[in-house]
Amino acid sequence: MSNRPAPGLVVRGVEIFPGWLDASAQRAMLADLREVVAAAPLFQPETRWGRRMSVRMTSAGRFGWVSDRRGYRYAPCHPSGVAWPPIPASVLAVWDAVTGLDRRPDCCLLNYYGDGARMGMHQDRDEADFRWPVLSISLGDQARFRIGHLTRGGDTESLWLDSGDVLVMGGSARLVHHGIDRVRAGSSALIAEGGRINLTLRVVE
Ligand SMILES: O=C(O)CCC(=O)C(=O)O
Ligand SMILES: [Fe+2]
Repeated sequence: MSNRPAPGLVVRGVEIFPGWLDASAQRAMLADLREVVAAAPLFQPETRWGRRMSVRMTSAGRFGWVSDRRGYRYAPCHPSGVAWPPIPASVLAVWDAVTGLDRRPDCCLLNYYGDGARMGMHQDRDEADFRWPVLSISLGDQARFRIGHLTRGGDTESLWLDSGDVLVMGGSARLVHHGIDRVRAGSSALIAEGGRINLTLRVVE
């Protein structure tokens, strides 16, 4: 962790790098992500309790995150049975530059937030080793990101994430509770269809 850039902002140990990607880098990454979605279409996961999540998702990498009546887990294939496509080089380059790690992520989870989609407060804890950080990239409409504590409940702090922002949950903040309250529709012109894409890069094994 020696050669790392300094975050623009740190909230409860979560490091935020505002505007890490400029407009042309965002457009190039979006084009790469369209190829990911063409190979591994977005699906709307069901929870163990039979409720549909409001986000649609897919993944790239050796593992993808899936959820269904059996529960949630990392899986080697898309629900259709096809292999997950590789993580685009443009995405890995952000991981390399911001984390400074030699180990690369096994999974790039892609969440698509359309109209009214949100994500409840949770921890990212399906990975084997919490010493590796989770890195998140936001593209498209602005989102209200809420940060809680390592334990459930308590007070929270919220901030708006803009298109091109990068965030790292690592170290003492690796298991902090977090969620997306809402997305501000029409706040970005990046994605022609509207909405927001969030990528999270994870070392799974
Ligand atoms: O959309 C975001 O910014 C957060 C996504 C998230 O927390 C997750 O996929 O685990
Ligand atoms: Fe998360």
